[in-house]
Amino acid sequence: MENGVQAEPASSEASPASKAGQSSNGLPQPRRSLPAQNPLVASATVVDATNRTSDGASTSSSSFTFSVPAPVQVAPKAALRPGKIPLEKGYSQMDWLRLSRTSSDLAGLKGQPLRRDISMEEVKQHRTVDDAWTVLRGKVYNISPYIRFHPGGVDWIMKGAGRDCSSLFNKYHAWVNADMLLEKCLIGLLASPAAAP
Ligand code: HEM
Repeated sequence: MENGVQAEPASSEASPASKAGQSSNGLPQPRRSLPAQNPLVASATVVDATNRTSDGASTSSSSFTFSVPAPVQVAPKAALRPGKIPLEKGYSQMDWLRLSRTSSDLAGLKGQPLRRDISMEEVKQHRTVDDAWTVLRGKVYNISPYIRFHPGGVDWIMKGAGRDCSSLFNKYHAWVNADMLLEKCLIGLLASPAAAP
């Protein structure tokens, strides 16, 4: 090789021939002065071959070895960040507004009046996608009908299922008008602590 750079994966073992300084075709091999022990580092040896003899043997002693960091596989930052996700067809915010305008009982009240006695114990019983309640600013909602419409995705809104999501809600989007969006999902009010058993 002329003026070549030989890079090798950090974990690869030199062949027995190259360990002895000879390749299988008998030509001298570049010197490996620094064994690559750190798996995150790839090493390479550069040989200055300007002084080669006619039989290909290098008479130069000007070779050096350097190390460069091997690329580290990191998930793109955007994948770890909360953000809006593409929703399934038919689950846009417009679709939700249409559904909630035309449905009378998304909360599942079945004609019963709004409740005022809901305990946190009861809310905790409803924490699956098909049966999810949440408390937001003292109001208890059945969010199951909304989950697939949530622009932040199912996983995020499910963090609020079966519990008071007010602080999470305010952390990510205090400006969202949940009173309007979830109007038809309202079950009632959380019982005041004094009224709780
Ligand atoms: C319970 C009722 C909830 C409603 C009605 C709701 C509604 C919304 C709406 C309308 C958006 C889009 C905001 C925009 O256009 O910028 C959104 C985005 C989002 N939501 Fe919610 N959400 C709820 C609960 C939650 C909870 C409990 C969490 C977190 C645990 C959450 C996390 C997020 C995130 C991370 C986004 C993406 C924000 C972004 O665009 O960067 N949401 N939600």
